[in-house]
Amino acid sequence: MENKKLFMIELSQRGNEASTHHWSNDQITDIIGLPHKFIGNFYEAFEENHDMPEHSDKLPCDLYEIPLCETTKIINSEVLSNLSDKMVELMRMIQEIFKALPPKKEDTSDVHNLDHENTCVIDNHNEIHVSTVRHPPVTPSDIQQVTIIVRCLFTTDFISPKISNPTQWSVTYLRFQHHSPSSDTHLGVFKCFLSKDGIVSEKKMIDTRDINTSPNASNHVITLSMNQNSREGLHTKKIIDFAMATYTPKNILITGAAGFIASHVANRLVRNYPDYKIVVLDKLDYCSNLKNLLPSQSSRNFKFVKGDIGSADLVNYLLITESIDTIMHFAAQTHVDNSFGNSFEFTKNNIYGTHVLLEACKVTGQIRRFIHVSTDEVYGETDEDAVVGNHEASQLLPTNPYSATKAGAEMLVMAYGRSYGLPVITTRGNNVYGPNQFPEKLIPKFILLAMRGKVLPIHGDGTNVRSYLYCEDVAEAFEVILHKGEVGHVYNVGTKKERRVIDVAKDICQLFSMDSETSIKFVENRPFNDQRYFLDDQKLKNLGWSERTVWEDGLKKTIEWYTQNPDWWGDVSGALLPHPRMLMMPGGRQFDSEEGKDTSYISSPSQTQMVVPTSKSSVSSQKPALKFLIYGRTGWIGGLLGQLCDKQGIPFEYGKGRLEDRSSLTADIRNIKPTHVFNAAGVTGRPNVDWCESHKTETIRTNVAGTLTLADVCREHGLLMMNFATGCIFEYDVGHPQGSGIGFKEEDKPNFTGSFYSKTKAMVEELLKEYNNVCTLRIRMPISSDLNNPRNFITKISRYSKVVNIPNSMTILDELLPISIEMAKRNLTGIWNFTNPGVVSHNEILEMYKKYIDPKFQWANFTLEEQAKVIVAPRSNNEMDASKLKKEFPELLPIKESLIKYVFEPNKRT
Ligand SMILES: O=c1ccn([C@@H]2O[C@H](COP(=O)(O)OP(=O)(O)O[C@H]3O[C@H](CO)[C@@H](O)[C@H](O)[C@H]3O)[C@@H](O)[C@H]2O)c(=O)[nH]1
Repeated sequence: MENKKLFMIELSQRGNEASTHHWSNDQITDIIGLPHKFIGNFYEAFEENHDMPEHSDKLPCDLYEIPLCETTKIINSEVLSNLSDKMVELMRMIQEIFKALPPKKEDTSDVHNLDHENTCVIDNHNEIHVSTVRHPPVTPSDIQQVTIIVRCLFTTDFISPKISNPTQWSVTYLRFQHHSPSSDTHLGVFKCFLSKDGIVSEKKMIDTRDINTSPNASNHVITLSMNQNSREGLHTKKIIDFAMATYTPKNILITGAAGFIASHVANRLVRNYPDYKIVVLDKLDYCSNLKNLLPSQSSRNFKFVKGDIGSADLVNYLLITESIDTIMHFAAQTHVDNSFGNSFEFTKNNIYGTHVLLEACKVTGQIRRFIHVSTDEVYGETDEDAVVGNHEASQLLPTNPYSATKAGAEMLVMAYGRSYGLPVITTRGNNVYGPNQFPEKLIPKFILLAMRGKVLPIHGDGTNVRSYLYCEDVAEAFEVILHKGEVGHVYNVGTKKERRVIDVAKDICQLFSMDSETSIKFVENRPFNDQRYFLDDQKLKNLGWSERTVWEDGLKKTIEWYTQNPDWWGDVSGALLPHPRMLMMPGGRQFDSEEGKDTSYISSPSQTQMVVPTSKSSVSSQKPALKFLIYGRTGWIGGLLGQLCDKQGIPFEYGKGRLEDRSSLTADIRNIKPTHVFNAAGVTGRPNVDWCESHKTETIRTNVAGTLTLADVCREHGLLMMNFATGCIFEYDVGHPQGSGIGFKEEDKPNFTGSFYSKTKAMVEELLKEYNNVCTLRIRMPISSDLNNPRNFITKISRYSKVVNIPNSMTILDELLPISIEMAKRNLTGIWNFTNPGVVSHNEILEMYKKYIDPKFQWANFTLEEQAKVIVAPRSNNEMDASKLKKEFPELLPIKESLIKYVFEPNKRT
């Protein structure tokens, strides 16, 4: 029990008698959950207010249908003596706030129930006495704090209490009434439903936005009342009127702060506001760098936490332990080029990550500002001839996967503002440049390329227009929005000064004394490239912000910084490619002059050579997003892959080169310009792997030297290689006994080297681990619906005169090959057990064969020892753990179900 046996208000169904009941220690039930529980004597502060039901039509109708409970008090000095320091501190804080409320105003006649003194006393026993607060004169900006106080008193204390005896607990509603001189406006209802297991299942925060935007925002009071169902019937009790105070951030959580923009914001706030605690959360993704936060590192008001916004536990923990009252949410996948590849990463980070943060705000109920950082890209492209910029109320029409996820995140933010009254502000910014930016973005990329004397690759014809703001100006904009931004509002952070990409390139060439004619190359455009973003920037200017840094100065400062810090980002060769991919960063190939002639470049800027249009009007001629290069045309899997691509409309070509001939592979890549390479080539031996025992050098040449060469060439070209490998590198052992259900995992060390084939496959797999551009798919005993194919495991065993009978993991190609394509689209890398979950034995398969295909079919079994006499090399038998694949593709069928669905049902003979 120790520190956990504390809580605040009892809700019981025992009627008025409960009001005088003092709980004993035994009755203080064990509460596990958030650390802060509040004890207070609210009952004595209650005031009967029978006028309230007249507003009942504004309340949800179910309010009156569910039995409500009595509210009472808990004052128990024994319990109080067990209060944690934090609790006492909280109570003192509340007392301070009450004391600080402004004095009674002379003319209060038009405001209800405001004749009580403003008191909140903690007595010698640490008991709290709260009296109704009389209404003070207030200003609109004062309102927020009271909301928080209310949450402090009521909602946070209702979060997840786990109560050991839940049967006494029921449902209650805490209702907020917003009084203004002219009207009573219903603000929000806390519906606290204590379920059987004692968990609060639902609650609703006040919609502070409504208060803020109210035309008569002065002289407002928030009334917290509670609907009660006592023996006398339903009535509403007013608990307290709250007055309002000004919002000042105290403990700010900045997400993504090791990234570019947020690092400037964090460093600025740490420097300018020593009284604010700045907690930064960053997962240190490829484009962030702790060095970006060096200026803050030794400051007392700064704290860095490495972690992912997608982790609800971490976020909840941080909000609570750091008493966060403000969130500035910058963390996101931001690079448009990447989003044309693995857009699921964008959905995961930008939408799901934001959702986790919002939910944490809802649950902890303590956030007074949630500043959500979005982008001008959510508006979609602006017409070239538009003279009026996108206003904050403009429609959102994102055009690329990145901006679509940002728009999606915005919708969630808006919804949490509306549904739960989370005080949200959204910003939509133009392009930003300056020190600390990862060089995948135009300006730092071109600076680094220029520093290395390389060509500057321009997407399309370079007429795309962007508006660039210097990072310090943007940091200042966030400082202004933090302090002056209005809750519920959106702010464009923009400049009217626009620049074509080609002009940016020319300016950089000029500052590096480079000849732009020879230093600029035109390359294929993005699948879609917004022509222009044009913002109406007036609203933020009205808050007093304006751009300070002119382009010429900003660019010079930026070049100076990159020149002085050439190695800030380490090996960024992958990012300097014309169209970088996330998987190539950091690291990747060197972009040298030889590769500068890469086929993705277009040698002259003539419009006719542009593959991709630069405006809305010519969408139809866009470059396909995918193109596969497949090795293994004559093989079974290579052939099936080609058929699948045809079916799915994915452009592909088979490689002409031989795996062990590097230059032929490079030529293939130059000619075909693939987005992904599939390796389904290799020798498996004819009629079976025994062939490899007598053809060892041929096996090494293709399976080892060839596969490694292809991986290396792909890496050099920034390409993902989907490599079909084998799971026949394991055999059952003591840690993974047959029938145990314990399968070999991706990270397990191969333990089967019985055949030369398997031995070399295990070696290659080990070496391929060094290549971060390779996705290894461990196939086992492949099966397809084509029962005539001699490579098909079913065909094989149905033709053998005798078969062993051992359960094994297997791969149903009809189900899994489409998954391999999806994995390529998702740019997945690393090792994957590429089998259906579970095992199936030879006999089980042959039973199915008999049932579905040939009722007369018969077979004979023999033992492994007997089998050994008719084969040259031993075979591997094992169970693979397919849970990693199943997690990525939850619809993946267990082996037996997959066999029936994909193989036997379609071949069923009636
Ligand atoms: O090697 C390159 C890289 C980029 N570009 C072009 O340069 C322009 C700017 O590209 P980039 O620097 O990648 O920025 P945007 O795609 O405009 O997106 C940036 O600016 C947005 C605000 O407009 C933010 O939301 C994004 O997160 C941020 O990446 C685009 O037309 C690109 O096609 C090239 O021509 N060559």
